[in-house]
Amino acid sequence: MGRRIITTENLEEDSKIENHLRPQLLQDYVGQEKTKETLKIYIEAAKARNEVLDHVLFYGPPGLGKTTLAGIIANEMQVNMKITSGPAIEKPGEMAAILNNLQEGDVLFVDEIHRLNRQVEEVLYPAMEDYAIDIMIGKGASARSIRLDLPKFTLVGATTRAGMLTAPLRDRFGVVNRMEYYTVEELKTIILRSAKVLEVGIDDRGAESLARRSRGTPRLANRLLKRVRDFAQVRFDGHITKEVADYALDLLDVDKEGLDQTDRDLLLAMIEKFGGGPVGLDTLSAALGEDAGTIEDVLEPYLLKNGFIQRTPRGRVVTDHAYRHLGISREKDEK
Ligand SMILES: Nc1ncnc2c1ncn2[C@@H]1O[C@H](COP(=O)(O)OP(=O)(O)OP(=O)(O)O)[C@@H](O)[C@H]1O
Ligand SMILES: [Mg+2]
Repeated sequence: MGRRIITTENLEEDSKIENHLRPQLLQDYVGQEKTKETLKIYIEAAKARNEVLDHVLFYGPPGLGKTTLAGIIANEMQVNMKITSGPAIEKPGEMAAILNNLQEGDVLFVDEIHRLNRQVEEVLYPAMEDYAIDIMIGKGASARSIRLDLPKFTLVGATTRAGMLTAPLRDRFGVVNRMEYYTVEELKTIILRSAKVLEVGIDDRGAESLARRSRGTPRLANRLLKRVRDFAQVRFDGHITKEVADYALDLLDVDKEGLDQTDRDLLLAMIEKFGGGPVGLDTLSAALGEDAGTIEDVLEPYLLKNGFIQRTPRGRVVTDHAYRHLGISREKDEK
């Protein structure tokens, strides 16, 4: 896949502004009302009882604010956060060392937690359940395991692929939250807040236009804001109006429903090569030369949510809405 501006993955250019734009407290975090409400209650209860917070899992598409929420939990609990990720830890001993170095109450954030390997994951079981790790001493017949107590801590896990978590791991999270796409209103609020932080002038309709094209995703909203700011500075008077936003986003190839060329290519392939479907994920993956997991977790959720495609038992189908959006008429007799 070529570099797409609309990609929800974390790009190098994002990390520069992301930390700057991340809300630090629950009250500044826009949207995800259900998740926020639950967390608020658990955090208050844990603090009142002077206990550590139960382990928390966030799952959902990239860029919806999982990492941000992990940081907020640590801030609200007034503890430190250690950050690691599934693919970064190769050996059980590395995980044991990380756990052993935590302070009482700390948040351990494990990003991409579905990518932990089996042995490393097994270290987490007693750690999460009993705040302990089992260490093997000696070899052969004289080998025995001793149990080492750990400080009490909160594991916050994030994954884009909840389906790939093993049951024993998933079951050890007391709080499981699904991240939802944001509404245009919520994105607008985020954009206006980010614009203030970045000291960019933007009016209400400019923010709304950006919000509509942000694929329900705060990371994209911030990225588009940054790109459009450049256009506003170079081609206009620096202020982002609807006219400026639309002009820039058209040039950037992000359409009115937030689809970019990659989304349209996916829909077009389904229409042109498979008569609009049904087509299976693997077939589609082969036809597009795109990883099936990426199609399923990154491209499809937004298209499904907004009614461009549907899942049926026989595979994916392109909807009438998508045909209309692309300006293609459906050839009924082909099916
Ligand atoms: N609710 C929110 N309110 C304001 N800004 C937000 C919110 N959620 C996310 N953001 C912004 O979006 C950016 C991306 O969020 P974050 O890194 O938390 O996403 P993520 O879900 O962890 O993504 P990934 O799955 O790629 O790790 C952050 O810079 C943050 O500023
Ligand atoms: Mg993240």
